[in-house]
Amino acid sequence: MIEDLLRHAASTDTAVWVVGLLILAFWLRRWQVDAQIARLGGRACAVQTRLPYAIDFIYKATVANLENRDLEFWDGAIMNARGASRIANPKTAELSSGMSNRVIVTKDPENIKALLTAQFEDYGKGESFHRDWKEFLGDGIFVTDGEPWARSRHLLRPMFVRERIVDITIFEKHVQELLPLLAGQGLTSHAPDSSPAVDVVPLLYRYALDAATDYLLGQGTDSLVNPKAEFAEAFRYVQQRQAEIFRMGMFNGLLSRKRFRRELRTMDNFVQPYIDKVLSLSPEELDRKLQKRETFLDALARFTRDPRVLRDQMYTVLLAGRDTTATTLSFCLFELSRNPAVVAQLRSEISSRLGVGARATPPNYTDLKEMKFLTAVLNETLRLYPVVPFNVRNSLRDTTLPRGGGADGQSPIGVRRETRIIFSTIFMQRASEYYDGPGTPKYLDPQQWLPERWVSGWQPKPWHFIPFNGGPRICIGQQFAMLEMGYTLVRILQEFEQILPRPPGGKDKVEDPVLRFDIVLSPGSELNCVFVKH
Ligand code: HEM
Repeated sequence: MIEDLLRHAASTDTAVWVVGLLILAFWLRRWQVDAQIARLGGRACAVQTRLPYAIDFIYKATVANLENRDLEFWDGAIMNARGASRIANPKTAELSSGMSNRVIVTKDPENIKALLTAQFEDYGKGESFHRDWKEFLGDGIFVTDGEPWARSRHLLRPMFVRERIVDITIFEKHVQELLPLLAGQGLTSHAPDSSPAVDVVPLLYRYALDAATDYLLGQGTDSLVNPKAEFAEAFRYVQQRQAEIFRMGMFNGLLSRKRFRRELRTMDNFVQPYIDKVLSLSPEELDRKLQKRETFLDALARFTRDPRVLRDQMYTVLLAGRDTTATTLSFCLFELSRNPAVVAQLRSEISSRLGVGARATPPNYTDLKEMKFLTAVLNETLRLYPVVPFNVRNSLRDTTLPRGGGADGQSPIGVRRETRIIFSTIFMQRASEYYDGPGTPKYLDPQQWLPERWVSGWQPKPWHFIPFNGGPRICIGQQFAMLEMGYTLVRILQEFEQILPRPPGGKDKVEDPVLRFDIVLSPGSELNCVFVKH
């Protein structure tokens, strides 16, 4: 009996000691981390959480994402952080969880500029990002840092030089398939005396996929003609699952990869024969082919004969180039439908240079470069709806960010290695403080889509408009994207005189588009338009 009591007392003592030591170790580690950060710089305002590991914050962020309230949520996180009320216009906050995890959120152009240029070597995608994306994109440009990234950039740069992108006739075939679908071909459920409304989003996604695969392989997926195309469906699923894997962070091992891998095999089976074919050509045969008509794959095969590298880089370019242009064009057409005066002005620019209707000629590279109002319309869309509204970097070593620390939020922030930084272009590009205010002669509401701001003397300050990012890692396909989107818009407006907005299903009036935040920004609601010919 006494022995039992003694044993019990001893085991209770041990348990108390173990718990006590664990708590001590936790606080010592916390203290060590705090000291490391203090040595490097200050701290930003702290986002308030109640539960360990910021579980409550992660839960609320996930719900906000599912309800498409990301903008409101992240803005609130910064504005309501502890200490933010003391700062004139808080732009940066931080979230600590566990012993040492820390995430910094910023919309400050000074910090974004440092991340992307001045301190480029200190920040990258990070090892965990590479690990999460490896099955899909391998060691492609999008997911690597340092030397492997530089090698990819060097390999891909020649694919996007002027001489290679100047021939834009590749888009014409796909535009010709798109135009009748915009006019409502194949739709039966509309009143016979009115033009049918079409949701432009799925059509532009299919258009951009067909154009991208044609450009890459010389063979489009033809998903405009056949919406159930196997590759298109596999690519859709792989992207969706990849976004989920990314969002789940350290818990992503819980997600099944079975279908993900099956669909990846479907994609590989589609692409592999093209890779085999190009690799079967001798360098001389390849050169002869390049003199006739070359695809992206042909050109890339001149620089590498490694089938895995060819596959990884092609998937990367497909991922980087497809949804981005499809999304931008979708928002752009929808905004045009709500702004008939802009349609008239753009059509007038197109008409005087290239004609409209039956006598229209397709634009060439120089036309697209020189059409100022067309560029204004695209820039305004990228300003209000930047395709990568939130982006992520990880610190690759102990370093700093220039602003957001200290009581006034103006001092540098200390950043330990492996700290995640979320930076937002959408907040920055929409912030009223960077525009002429109400009451001034040049006032144009920054929350509204108004392309005339770009042709009325307004210029964004450096680093205040960066839809393609900036610095060494700036979008390598920027020029190509602007040409593709410009060509598509011109051809659509040569065909149709008017675009009219229609409410999404279940609504009785046209509203602002719902913004869906996944890997890239996309419309979270139907964008219905009626395309009217002359
Ligand atoms: C509206 C169209 C587009 C937008 C707004 C856009 C935007 C961006 C942004 C913001 C990045 C930086 C991502 C990061 O570093 O985290 C990026 C990278 C990239 N983009 Fe684009 N992009 C567009 C179209 C395209 C097209 C059409 C292509 C190719 C055909 C392309 C190829 C790439 C590649 C390969 C990268 C990785 C560059 C690197 O890491 O060095 N993009 N893009």
